[in-house]
Amino acid sequence: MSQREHAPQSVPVVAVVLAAGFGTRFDPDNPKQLVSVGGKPIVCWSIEAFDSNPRVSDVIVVVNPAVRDAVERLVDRAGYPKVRMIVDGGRERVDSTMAALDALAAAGIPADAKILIHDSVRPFVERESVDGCIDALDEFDAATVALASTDTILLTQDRDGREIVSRVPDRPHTFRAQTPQAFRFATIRRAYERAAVDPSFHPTDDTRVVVDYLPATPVAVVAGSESNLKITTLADMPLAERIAAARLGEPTAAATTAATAVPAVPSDMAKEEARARMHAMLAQAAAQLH
Ligand SMILES: Nc1ccn([C@@H]2O[C@H](COP(=O)(O)OP(=O)(O)OP(=O)(O)O)[C@@H](O)[C@H]2O)c(=O)n1
Ligand SMILES: C[C@](O)(CO)[C@H](O)COP(=O)(O)O
Repeated sequence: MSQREHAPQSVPVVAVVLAAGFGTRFDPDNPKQLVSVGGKPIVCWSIEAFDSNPRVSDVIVVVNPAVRDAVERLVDRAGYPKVRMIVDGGRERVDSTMAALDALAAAGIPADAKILIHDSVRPFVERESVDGCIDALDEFDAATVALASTDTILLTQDRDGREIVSRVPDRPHTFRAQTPQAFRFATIRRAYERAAVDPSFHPTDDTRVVVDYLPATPVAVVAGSESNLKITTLADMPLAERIAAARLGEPTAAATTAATAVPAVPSDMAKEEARARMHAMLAQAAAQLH
């Protein structure tokens, strides 16, 4: 189905942009969600990915005290028409999601609203992934963007301080979680209510909350992309700049590299060649830091 053929949504489609993190692995003195990539703050790229999508009805942004004023100014200046609330998050990512869910409940959001929860530090989420989540919720109560793993994944267990491989899942069934992660409001609310009474509750994403606390609820996988990068450390910045340049259509050498290296590998490309190209690109990105 083309973008123009998407059915109109009969329920609110609410994007929750999580920007309340402390960026300790990036630079705690320089909140990464405010850092500019391609001349635009990372949080703005993420807000725009949803604000500009005609199928998304509302956007809420979750912040911490260190970034609130700056995010408010950015939102005011840009005049994003769908940003309804800027709410305070919490200590961990799940606390920030919970704060957003509480704010949505207080606002009287219907149980069947579609909620798309997104890391603000994934600024280049593809339109197809966002639409894929919205569509998946017509069939499932939960869905997550994820990227098929090109590496073999090892599941391990601790044995006397040494990680020991306990299982090697079949690679076609292994994926790297990305965001957005999408849920009917009642589903994610119920999962969080159950999780909240568990003292050992420290998941790093919202899908895990549903998988662990509502095990009978299937979570559908929606195709992600290599460019839906999570900016975690400073080492991610050169690649982020390349992706931004490609998005902005800048005909630079860097953009040309990104345009050929970042999108999904064509199926007829030899796996080894694709891997070598990716390694070369990452090495080049790392070298630029020095
Ligand atoms: N208490 C928190 C923690 C994280 N996040 C958000 O969740 C996403 C997770 O990405 P991550 O790289 O883990 O961000 P930080 O938590 O900021 O990074 P770090 O773990 O290095 O401190 C980010 O958009 C971040 O702003 C949040 O809203 N509230
Ligand atoms: C939600 C997430 O981005 C999916 O890849 C990831 O789990 C966030 O984890 P982090 O520990 O906050 O980096």
